[in-house]
Amino acid sequence: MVRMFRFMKKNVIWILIIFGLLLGQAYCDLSLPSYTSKIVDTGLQQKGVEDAVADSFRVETMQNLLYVSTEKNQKTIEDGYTYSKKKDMYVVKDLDTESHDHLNDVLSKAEMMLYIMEKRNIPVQMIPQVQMPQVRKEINKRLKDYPDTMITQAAILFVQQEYKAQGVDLDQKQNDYLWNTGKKMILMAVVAMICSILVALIASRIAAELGKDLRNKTYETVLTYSAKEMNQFSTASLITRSTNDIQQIQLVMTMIFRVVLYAPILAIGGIIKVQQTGSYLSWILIVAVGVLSVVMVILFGVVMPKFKILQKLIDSVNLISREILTGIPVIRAFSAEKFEEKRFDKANQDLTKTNLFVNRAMSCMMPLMMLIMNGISVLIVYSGAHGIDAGKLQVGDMMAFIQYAMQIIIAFLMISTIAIFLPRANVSANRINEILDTKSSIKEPEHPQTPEKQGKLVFDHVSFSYGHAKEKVLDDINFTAHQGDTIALIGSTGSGKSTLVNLIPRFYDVTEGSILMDDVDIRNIDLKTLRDRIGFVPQKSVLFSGTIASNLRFGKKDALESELWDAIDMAQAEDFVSEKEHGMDSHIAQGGSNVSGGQKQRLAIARAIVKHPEFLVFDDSFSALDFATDARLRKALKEKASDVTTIIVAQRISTIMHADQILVLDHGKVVGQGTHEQLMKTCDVYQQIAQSQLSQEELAYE
Ligand SMILES: Nc1ncnc2c1ncn2[C@@H]1O[C@H](COP(=O)(O)OP(=O)(O)OP(=O)(O)O)[C@@H](O)[C@H]1O
Repeated sequence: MVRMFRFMKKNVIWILIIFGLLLGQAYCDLSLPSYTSKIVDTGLQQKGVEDAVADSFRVETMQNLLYVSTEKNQKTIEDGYTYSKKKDMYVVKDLDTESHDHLNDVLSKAEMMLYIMEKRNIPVQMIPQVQMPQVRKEINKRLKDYPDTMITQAAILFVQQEYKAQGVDLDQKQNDYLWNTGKKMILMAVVAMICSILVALIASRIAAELGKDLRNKTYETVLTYSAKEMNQFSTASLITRSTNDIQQIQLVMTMIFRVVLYAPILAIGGIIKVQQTGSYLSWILIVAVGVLSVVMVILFGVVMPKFKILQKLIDSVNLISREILTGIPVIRAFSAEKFEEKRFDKANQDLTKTNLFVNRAMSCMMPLMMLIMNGISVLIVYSGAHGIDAGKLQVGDMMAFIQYAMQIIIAFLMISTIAIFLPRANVSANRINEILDTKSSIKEPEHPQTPEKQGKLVFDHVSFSYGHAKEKVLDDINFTAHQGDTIALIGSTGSGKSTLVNLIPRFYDVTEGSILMDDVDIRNIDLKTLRDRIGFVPQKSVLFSGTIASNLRFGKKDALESELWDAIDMAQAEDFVSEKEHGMDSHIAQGGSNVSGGQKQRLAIARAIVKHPEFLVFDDSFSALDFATDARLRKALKEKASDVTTIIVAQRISTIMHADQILVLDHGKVVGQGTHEQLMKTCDVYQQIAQSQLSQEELAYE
């Protein structure tokens, strides 16, 4: 999966922007619980009074505060306030955070002392100044046993009383505070939402682009494959890989940007925030994270191996459905519908079973996580309530703690959700990498040569075996074709005829010996040059969707219409092309399914001729032609393409009996080589084929 990031180098800036936006989103999301805490603690409980630093103190209150404070603290208080003649009060100065916090500490203690004295009806000024240090010492000693929150609360009650005495409308102050905090909360939520939307937009864009690049890259790679690699991966698997697998990677990439990057930021941020609120509850989080981890490890241990199997099963469903869909006519003809249905059903059932297992296991995850989440909430409320009772914690802080805990758990949930997809995407990424890493066994020459066109083809002791098979499919083949020659290959099925012609355009490379084109080993000729010189008509004619003209121009984009008609004429396809309503522009359906087998063969032959190649290779390309058409076609070839060296694979002797040289293949070996007349005299195999085939009727067309 990591390798997939290689394809995103060009999007580094966007990825950094995503990271920045996620930091922004996390900042906003994590600040929301502290606002909740402020609304509950300061807004509702403290009537909008934030701390001991009141906006103003009456002169008398200021005197009392100074009276109970040490000299050092008196200085701090005096530095923090300035006397306003207009109001006849001491007004707080604009302080930086540090000075404000220090002033808050100093005032908290002084206000707490005054608050206690007031409650006990002890007039402050009645205590002689000399006794003050002793009183302070006494109170400080007692305060040690009280938690900080108690001191703060007492100070806040003192400030509230002070405001009341000043005639400040506390309800209004409370409302203002609630509104202001609420507005900040809304702002944070909106910013978080905007960040999240932007991340989603950018992430989908990057992922879609990655999908596009991967599809292009796999497609490009597959196009370079030789027949060997095509055999290695089945077509169905290649299709699954370039659709379903890339889709998986794309999906997970979006999630990586939206979730995988975000979850740790949220979790770490949450942990930091938790430390700032009620760290004595942290053990609950450790328990939660531990339980979550155990649940996840067990679940993934069970499910993970199934993901690999799942992808393979998708492959096999694709394989079977492709085979069935392309073979429908044969299935019908053999009434094999029931059998094929069963075959598909089995593959489908296997896929469904594994899918169900994985999904069922995964669907347990959500309720389990919810259970853990709710259990944690209960635990926090239970322990938090004790803390509140003991004055160690405020209600708002506990609420914030619950929210932070939830955020941390949600971060885990996010990671666990992505963990469902990650292994699948990993399998998919490996399958894509497999394609990208597989290099064609047909290598371009390092120092390509471009031989002068002479129409000469030599097979020099050529042997060939497929893959790692020891058995030779072709064994020591030797022949030389000169310009304009027609070399024919005949032999029983499986004797190696198609294999032999497939070696000429280097669909496979010879295992032993060499093939020379115009006196240069074809492995030393640039592949494009080599294939440009050959007009290849495969055993199974393939046409592409488009028009007749677009198919004919496949090998020569700029072929003139007259050239196309010439080729059509030579391929004996003129009748049926001109009979069509749109002639050359008639539509050809996918795979050439709207023309007959013989018409398809003739168009495939015409396509090869349009190229004006140096060599024409017909791999059993006349099989669907009737005898008369076959004869006319060969006659036309002889007349109009007399300088083209032709290699013909055929089943019918009538097709090849006039060839300059006939090779009779049997089990990959040449068992007869010569002209028809020579072979009729010398080669048993040839004689047998000839006697079984040649009738007066066929010969009549020759
Ligand atoms: N892709 C392949 N992998 C492995 N073996 C193969 C492959 N293609 C063909 N063969 C084997 O090679 C041998 C020669 O096959 P080839 O298709 O060349 O015969 P052929 O003479 O053209 O037969 P036909 O007249 O039926 O087309 C056969 O035994 C076949 O099973």
